[in-house]
Amino acid sequence: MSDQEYVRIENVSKTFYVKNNRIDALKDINLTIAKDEIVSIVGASGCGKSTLLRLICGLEREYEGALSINGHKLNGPSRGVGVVFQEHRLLPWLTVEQNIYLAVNHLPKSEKKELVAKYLELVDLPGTENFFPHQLSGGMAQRVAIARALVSNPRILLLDEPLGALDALTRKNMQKEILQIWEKDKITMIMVTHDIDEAIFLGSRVIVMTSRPGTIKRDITVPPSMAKDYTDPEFIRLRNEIYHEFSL
Ligand SMILES: Nc1ncnc2c1ncn2[C@@H]1O[C@H](COP(=O)(O)OP(=O)(O)OP(=O)(O)O)[C@@H](O)[C@H]1O
Repeated sequence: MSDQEYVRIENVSKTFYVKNNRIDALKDINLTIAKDEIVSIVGASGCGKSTLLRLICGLEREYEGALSINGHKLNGPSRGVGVVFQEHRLLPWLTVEQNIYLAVNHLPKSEKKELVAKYLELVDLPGTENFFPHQLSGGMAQRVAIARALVSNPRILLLDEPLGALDALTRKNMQKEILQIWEKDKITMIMVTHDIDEAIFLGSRVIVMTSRPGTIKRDITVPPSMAKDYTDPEFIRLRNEIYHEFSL
């Protein structure tokens, strides 16, 4: 196993049966993701993006093919995988600190307190330990959700439309913040998004999927030298190229 093949997905297919209907949610997926890489996944609704994430975090245990992380075959939910969903899923009756504690409940209180402070600092929310979720903006709540996902030091962070519920401006700011978090605390990230700009901005690669059956249509490398600027001509060219994949 090399760091280039940190996540290895080989010939993975996942079929659901609903009454007599067969749904090929994923078919012959082959994908490798390097350690500390950020990969974006885009595709039309129903092309199997969430199913793929559920497989990687071990929630879907029945599938064909082979899936491994760091050379270890996946069999069951993994503590080494953090997940951030579109909704922050913070418990409303617990404070920010208590919500984050839940992810590291087994540790002594002093250690938990230190970790919470460290990760709130990382997501740029120092001093918000005693806030309740309703006292946070949407962007702040999502940053707490990211802190909660990172506090247990996962090997991989899965993000399923993490910014989908935010307004356009907050969303753009959060994209920058996610990159800053990644720069400070390198981690392998796999992100599903419906936003092509976001996919390019955050990803080193953009995986374009098709539906019924869910397959990988394109695996596009974002040139590392490209400016993280939505108005940059190269950025626009790439956006058009990916957009074209959807309209074919
Ligand atoms: N538990 C399930 N039982 C039956 N069919 C399922 C189940 N989960 C997903 N599917 C089907 O598998 C296909 C892929 O679903 P999935 O949720 O992975 O798509 P998606 O790309 O994440 O969609 P969206 O962008 O709308 O969230 C869909 O046709 C869906 O109906």
